[in-house]
Amino acid sequence: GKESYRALNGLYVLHDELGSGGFGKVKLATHLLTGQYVAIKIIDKKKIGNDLPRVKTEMDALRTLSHQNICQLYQYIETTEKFFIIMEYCSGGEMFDYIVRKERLPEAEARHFFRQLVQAIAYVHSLGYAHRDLKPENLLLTEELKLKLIDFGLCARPGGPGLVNNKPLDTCCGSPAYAAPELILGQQYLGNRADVWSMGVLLYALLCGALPFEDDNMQLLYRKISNGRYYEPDFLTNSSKELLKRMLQVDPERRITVNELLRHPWLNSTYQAALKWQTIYDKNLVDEDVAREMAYHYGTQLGTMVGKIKEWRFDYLTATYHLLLQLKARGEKFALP
Ligand SMILES: CN(C)C[C@H]1CC[C@H](N2C(=O)N(C)Cc3cnc4ccc(-c5cc(Cl)c(O)c(Cl)c5)nc4c32)CC1
Repeated sequence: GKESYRALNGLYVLHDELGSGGFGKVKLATHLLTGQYVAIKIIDKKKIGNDLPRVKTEMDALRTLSHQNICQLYQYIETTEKFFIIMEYCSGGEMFDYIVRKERLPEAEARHFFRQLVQAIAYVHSLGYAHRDLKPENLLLTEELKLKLIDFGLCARPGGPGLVNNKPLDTCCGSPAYAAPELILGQQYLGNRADVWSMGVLLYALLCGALPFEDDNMQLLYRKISNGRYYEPDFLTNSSKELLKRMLQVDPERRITVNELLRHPWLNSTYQAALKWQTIYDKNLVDEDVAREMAYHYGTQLGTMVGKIKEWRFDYLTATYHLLLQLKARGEKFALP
């Protein structure tokens, strides 16, 4: 109810709901100090019950992962009844809707998005995580059509059981259509390899506007996935077909790895710059213009403010810093009242 949103008073104003899921709901909101939109994922502790570990998993991942193609965590607030996860708002909506609207994407446009997904996943894997629930609904777009990866509720933590895991269905409870054969067969699997398979399904969806493996009957769907045979429309170029074949390898040992993917000619053909998969954000580097504006507003020395920002406490100060940095990156003036 309204009373438990007291934790947001004076900090954020809530607007309409963006969507919901088993976890709770995501609402559009305004960060009052900067006037910028944010997305707030509101989780009711009573309603998620034994799914609490999944929330903690996502929180840990979001706190650690900071990358130009991952939805940025700004702040989180925990009250006795709820979690409020304040994140970057992606006004371009879901990649899924974008593909449906355009039916399928020309190779060059598919490449534009797929490169960003590979960058995000190469970064996630470099920190020992695996996403494990890659699908178009978990890829959002900004107004500049930049891709942002979301929903780390099923991700595998570094060194945790998730990286080599023989838990069958429950961890891929999302949508089996994107799940790797070894995952749905409940075998031992490597999260990284399973992510590559899901990216192959995603690339097929971008290029073909359909899924490679589809059947209303779950058993027949599993049969198709574990056979790994799919229809190749003739509008696919040979290089697209070759890449899809390397990604949709049923045997995870024969499947292309993310590192090979980063160098694959299909990804780099029309681009001079090699894929910059590392994060552009450096936790030890605080933007001085932004810190100066904040120091002025809060009435502190610049050095003091830089020190406070570097604590990365994911409080209102962290949220303000990220939002001002975003305004600066967009070339907009960023003045605090
Ligand atoms: C289908 N899912 C299980 C939930 C759905 C909820 C709405 C959300 N959304 C949308 O569906 N728009 C259409 C707008 C939109 C805009 N900005 C967003 C920013 C962040 C997130 C977000 C949501 C969740 Cl559940 C996360 O875990 C993370 Cl890390 C991030 N969702 C956003 C979002 C997409 C996902």
